[in-house]
Amino acid sequence: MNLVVIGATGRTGSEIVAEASGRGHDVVGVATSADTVEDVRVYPDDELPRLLEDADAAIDFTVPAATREHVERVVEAGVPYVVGTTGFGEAGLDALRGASKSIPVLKASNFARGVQALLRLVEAGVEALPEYDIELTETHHSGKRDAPSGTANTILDVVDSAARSKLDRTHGREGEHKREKSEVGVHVRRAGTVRGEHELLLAGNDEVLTLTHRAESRRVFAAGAVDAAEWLADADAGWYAFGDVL
Ligand SMILES: NC(=O)C1=CN([C@@H]2O[C@H](COP(=O)(O)OP(=O)(O)OC[C@H]3O[C@@H](n4cnc5c(N)ncnc54)[C@H](OP(=O)(O)O)[C@@H]3O)[C@@H](O)[C@H]2O)C=CC1
Ligand SMILES: O=C(O)C1=N[C@H](C(=O)O)C[C@H](O)C1
Repeated sequence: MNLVVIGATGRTGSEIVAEASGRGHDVVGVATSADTVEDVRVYPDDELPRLLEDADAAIDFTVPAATREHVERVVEAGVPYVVGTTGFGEAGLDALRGASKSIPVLKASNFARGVQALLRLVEAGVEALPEYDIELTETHHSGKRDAPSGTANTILDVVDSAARSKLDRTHGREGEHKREKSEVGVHVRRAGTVRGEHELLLAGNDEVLTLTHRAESRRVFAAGAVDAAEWLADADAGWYAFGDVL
């Protein structure tokens, strides 16, 4: 498969280049300037339209503003598009959903298989313990820009759906403030090289249940993203999730 990896010089993009090359795919990279990663050539992003001409799929792990520009090029080329970038506002998400009317788009906030299992466990835990207080804590490396993480927002959406109400997302706590039953606490930590850890805590009835996922390397995201691209290359236009691949 001919694969364009956008964000190829990044922490995650460089792992995706290594994973896809290791599986025998023909890979080219795109970043803000020319480079080489794992013997794969990386081109500046104004060359993206030319590189997409021969592509079977594109994978984008950059920043929301860049992805919003890339999506237009990818639609023009009619190429299946895997998006791992997180931190979009509603307008960015609308642009991706709009693109999925003409090309296959698979967007996931987390390409680790274990997170798919975590989401099912979160749903089951919240449904089983409806009166319990819920607090979410996520920890990532100090270079991460967006907060809370995309995965944290996905978990919170699952919590709302399982609780059948939109809980008030309370970001950190300070000063005098009694916890309300309608709150879900959201706690963000940025430190060192932590690859990505998410913990949902449910507490009540003199007991505590915690559900935790920890990525131990970025290889797990890279493997999932390449699995998604291989699957999406044969898909019809539409909006897909990582769960569709598994
Ligand atoms: N869904 C998932 O499973 C995961 C998602 N992510 C998300 O992926 C994104 C990237 O994270 P991370 O790898 O840590 O980020 P990095 O900052 O390490 O890498 C960002 C990459 O994007 C490139 N880039 C930035 N702007 C442009 C542009 N306009 N055109 C082309 N390339 C551009 C950078 O190129 P240059 O260096 O040349 O500027 C670099 O290669 C984040 O949103 C993160 O949350 C991360 C891990 C897993
Ligand atoms: O930026 C990261 O590193 C990660 N970002 C994703 C997110 O925002 O959830 C996925 C993973 O946790 C790593």
